Amino acid sequence: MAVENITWHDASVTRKERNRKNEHESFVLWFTGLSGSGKSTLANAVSRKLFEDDKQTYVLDGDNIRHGLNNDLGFSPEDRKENIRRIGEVSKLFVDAGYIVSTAFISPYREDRQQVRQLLQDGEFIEIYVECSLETCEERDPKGLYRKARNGDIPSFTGISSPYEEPESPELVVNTEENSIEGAADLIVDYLKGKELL
Ligand SMILES: Nc1ncnc2c1ncn2[C@@H]1O[C@H](COP(=O)(O)OS(=O)(=O)O)[C@@H](OP(=O)(O)O)[C@H]1O
Ligand SMILES: Nc1ncnc2c1ncn2[C@@H]1O[C@H](COP(=O)(O)OP(=O)(O)O)[C@@H](O)[C@H]1O
Repeated sequence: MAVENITWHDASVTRKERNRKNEHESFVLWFTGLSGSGKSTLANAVSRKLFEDDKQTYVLDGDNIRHGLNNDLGFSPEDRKENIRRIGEVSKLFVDAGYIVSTAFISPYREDRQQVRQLLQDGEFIEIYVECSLETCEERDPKGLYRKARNGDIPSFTGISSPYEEPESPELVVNTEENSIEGAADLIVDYLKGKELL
């Protein structure tokens, strides 16, 4: 959509100044994976660790955002695309505000994730594939949604009747069948330390 008659205003406090004050970089940890794979659990576990280490941190979670900002969107491919586009824009604002933002959205389409990556600067988009077999996700079924989907009560359910496109070259893959919650969160924090982002 064309942006006409709108002028960009530079902020009086820059991101660089915020980063310097916070004593850390700001970036996005983009958790992607099937429902029940552990995105939300891990995003929150990592955020807690970062918070306790005095970092500015915030979690954007699929279910919560769909209650508010994106409560006009469903689960068609077009709506999921718009969901991810908006979350990408919100994430970018958080990065500008100096935060390490963790997002927990299925974000099933590669193209949509790629668009968010392109929205951000190099190195600011850290894609974390929360790997977990459909079988295990279905066993966990923390919200009873797989059962409903199998019964035909939820159309276009990811992994059952709607696709999930695995990341081809994510920054990090964390398997939640092979790692405990704590172990997986540690892997992520270690990765960030290794990249000197913390
Ligand atoms: N049809 C269908 N498919 C997948 N998921 C569904 C569906 N209907 C409702 N839910 C619930 O919505 C959560 C996924 O929302 P997201 O915003 O992450 O989805 S997406 O990225 O736009 O695909 C998802 O949350 P998580 O389990 O945390 O992934 C489900 O609880
Ligand atoms: N290693 C693990 N990592 C993350 N979650 C795990 C793990 N093992 C078991 N779980 C459980 O699996 C469920 C994952 O749910 P959730 O974090 O809401 O997933 P998602 O956000 O991907 O839908 C939670 O009930 C969590 O306690």
